[in-house]
Amino acid sequence: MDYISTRGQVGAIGFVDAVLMGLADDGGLLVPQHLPQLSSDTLAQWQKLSYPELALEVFSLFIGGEIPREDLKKLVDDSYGTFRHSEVTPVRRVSDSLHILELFHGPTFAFKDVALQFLGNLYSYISRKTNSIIHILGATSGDTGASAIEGVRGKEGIRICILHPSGKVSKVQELQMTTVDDANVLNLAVEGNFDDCQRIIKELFADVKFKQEYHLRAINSINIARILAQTVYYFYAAFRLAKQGHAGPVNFSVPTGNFGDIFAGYLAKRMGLPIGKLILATNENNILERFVTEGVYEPGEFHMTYSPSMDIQVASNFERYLYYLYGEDAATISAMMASYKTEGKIVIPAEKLTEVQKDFVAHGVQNDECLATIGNCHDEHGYLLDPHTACGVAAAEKFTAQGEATVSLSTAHPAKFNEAIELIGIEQTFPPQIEALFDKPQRQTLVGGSNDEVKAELLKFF
Ligand SMILES: N[C@@H](CCOP(=O)(O)O)C(=O)O
Repeated sequence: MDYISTRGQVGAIGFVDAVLMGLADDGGLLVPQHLPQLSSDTLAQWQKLSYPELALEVFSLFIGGEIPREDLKKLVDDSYGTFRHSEVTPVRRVSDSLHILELFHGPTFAFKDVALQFLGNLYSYISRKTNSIIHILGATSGDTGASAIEGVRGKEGIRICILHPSGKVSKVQELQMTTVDDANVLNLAVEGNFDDCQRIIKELFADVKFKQEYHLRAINSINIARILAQTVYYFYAAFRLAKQGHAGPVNFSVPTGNFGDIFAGYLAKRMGLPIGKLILATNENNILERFVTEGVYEPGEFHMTYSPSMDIQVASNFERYLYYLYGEDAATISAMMASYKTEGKIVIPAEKLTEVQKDFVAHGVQNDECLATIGNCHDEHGYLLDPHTACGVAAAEKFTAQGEATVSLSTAHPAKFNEAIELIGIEQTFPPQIEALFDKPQRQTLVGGSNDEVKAELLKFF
């Protein structure tokens, strides 16, 4: 399997090179040259597989023979062996109409672990095999950072620097990142918001000379390995529902800020998984909702919400979706992204919007609706949602028609977001791993929002 850029200026490269390149060198994003098409026989066989077995099959399609199957199997087993639940990503039937795909059973209690346990091990494997240095640079609105750090902390040949928006992540998210004392970890707290952090790292990656000289690698969902790993749980969840007797397509409701998680579902659908609607759930930072409903992609005013991981205006995977929407036409995408840079917005024509709406519906959940959904679900079913998952459940309630089945992705454990939970008077018991964080010293460096300041810190660290 080869990978190409959405902007057409990167020749076909293999999986390992695509992982190492992260952001495509022409400023676009890497995508598989061809998407595997799965037959109904293959899907039926995959239904019998455990999560790691299924992940091995999906990864094999995208990696080909580049990593020997035995090595890949070990990478997968090591990655999912760290999860606290034997099913890795179980589907919980909370009520007749509410199915929750619990993605928070990994080491940092967020869905990011599903891909980042694997990517951390993969980087370590590549570093050993090729004797190369891996310098990871990432941006987080809270969950990716902790998860990426956990995936590589203490690993030989790897250093990791994570930028987070100072004071704009939850207390537990901050502690998960900044209490790690391994010498290969650097946390930069940026004065600004997540979009500033993401812009800085994207600009540093776009400086190809700097990226190559300092071996900069990506762990955000601009890295195609992240997306591919996240497609697996869509298959797994749809198979669980089929086993429970649900015939026909399944809808997925996906809380998303960067369009990575929902794009993974879109790929699964294009590969042949019978998915009905992809329900895009977001918060008051509703650029993606406005795109799905009006066909206009234009960053708006930034809001701090109870779901801080989705406090994002510029969605880094959106370009990958546009690439498929425009028939994999790299020249068109290149021109669109150039015009977005000068105009600050993208407007698609009516026929394209109709195409978007065949696959997606969207709901931007306001803060009070988010809290009300958590409260209602707790009162009615005794199940505690985190605020991001609550946005997904609120959107699922809005769009699931009679007789349809919707799986809501639960992206994080509620203990990570107690600031919101305690507002509705619910007292939760923290898992011991989270409770223990409050006693540990923190380590982080405060920086302003300029590329030069970040670069200076990187040069000291790498
Ligand atoms: N919500 C994310 C933001 C980064 O997204 P990613 O999927 O591109 O890593 C976070 O929690 O950091």
